[in-house]
Amino acid sequence: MTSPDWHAPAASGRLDATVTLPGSKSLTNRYLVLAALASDVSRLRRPLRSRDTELMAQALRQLGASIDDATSTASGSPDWIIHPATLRGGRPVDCGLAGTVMRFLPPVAALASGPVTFDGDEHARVRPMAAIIDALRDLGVTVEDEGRGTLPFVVEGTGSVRGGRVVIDASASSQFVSALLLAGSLFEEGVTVVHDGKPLPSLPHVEMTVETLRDAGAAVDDSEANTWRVEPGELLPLDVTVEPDLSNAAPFLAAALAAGGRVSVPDWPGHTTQAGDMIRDVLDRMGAEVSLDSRTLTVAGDGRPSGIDVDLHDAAELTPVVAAVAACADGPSIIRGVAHIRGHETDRISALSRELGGMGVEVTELDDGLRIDPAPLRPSTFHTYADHRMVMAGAVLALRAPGTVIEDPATVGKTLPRFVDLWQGMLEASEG
Ligand SMILES: O=C(O)C1=C[C@@H](OP(=O)(O)O)[C@@H](O)[C@H](O)C1
Ligand SMILES: C=C(OP(=O)(O)O)C(=O)O
Repeated sequence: MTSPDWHAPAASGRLDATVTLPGSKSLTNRYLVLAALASDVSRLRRPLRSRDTELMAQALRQLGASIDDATSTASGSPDWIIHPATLRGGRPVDCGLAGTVMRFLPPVAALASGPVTFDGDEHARVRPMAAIIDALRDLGVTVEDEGRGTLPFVVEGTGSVRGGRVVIDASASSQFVSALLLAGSLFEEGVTVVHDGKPLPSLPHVEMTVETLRDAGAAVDDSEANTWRVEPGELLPLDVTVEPDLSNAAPFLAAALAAGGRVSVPDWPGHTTQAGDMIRDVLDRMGAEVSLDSRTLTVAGDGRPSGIDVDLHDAAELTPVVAAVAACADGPSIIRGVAHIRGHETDRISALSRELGGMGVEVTELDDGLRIDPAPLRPSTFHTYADHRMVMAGAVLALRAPGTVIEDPATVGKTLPRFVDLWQGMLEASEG
């Protein structure tokens, strides 16, 4: 079932707003997994509450953990208290469309006693999974997938995993590496993951996995390129505050450049492994003034972005928003290094090409990205393909194309259920 169309607002003047973003999806879901595997109770402060993180919490409950709300003093949203328990099988896991759930949890399920069935949305059933299924088999786990290499499948948990060295091709998603590392310290021999294939995408996300594992006391060796070693040992409980989601900040910051004006995002982390941090550099190169002052990031622009030739291999999830800004630019742009986003929530290269094309922009699909030749934008019905970041990209474009209608805006709830409210709030504050 899809949600009613959204008549996304056009900018009526310069933007002038401060937007506070909820927590990072990638951090929230890593902390949830580590907390469910830890030796004692953990507390997650300011976790993201969205479809992907609720699915992760629910899946971990299915595997035996208790995850409850606790009143937070510091933020509007409740903290999460995670009580680990002996992992049990027998109950299915719904992955929705969350890459982090479908990739991170099969190795956890292998540690449970009993079979665990994994399935998800229709769009999830075509996302690449073979690398993790094959890796688990190499590590001694039985997985029944009827030869599909995709969802649905059953992990036959036996309560323990031998572990050891495994060679995988993770060029379709960095999440395959992260998945094996997150559970690896509870494998009898720990785990050594070797990536062998085309360059690994979204590398900061693997660095995030390594850093969060170390926060939980794991011994991780990442000193050699494309090889990661997690020693066997217990994971310690966590008490952590989740950073704001910087990839979800991207459309708001991009708006300042695309429409002209200023947008600030508070609580920008001084040190982060979030790939979304790269939006600062990208918008700067597209002509924005970017400043970080007392942990508030401000982007100011004149509504005339410059074209860019950019490799987003490390921060592929920024592609839809960067493509939207590029469509408003004063010259052509090329986005490279993102071949694997054809396997994200939807085939993002083809979806962007079709939807930007529908607004009059000339788009050429490349093997590993997009070439974008801007033209005056005309309003359209912007289709979103169950992809939260297509909603965000459409909203940026609508600023410059009065009359744009965004189809199924609620799909943005995958990572930012309050997106439409925050977006309208940004425009209302600017009129202010
Ligand atoms: O581990 C993670 O939290 C993520 C890794 C990346 O996946 P890919 O490596 O498949 O791009 C990223 O795009 C995704 O949004 C989140
Ligand atoms: C690729 C993304 O998500 P997932 O975690 O489902 O892979 C994304 O958020 O852009």
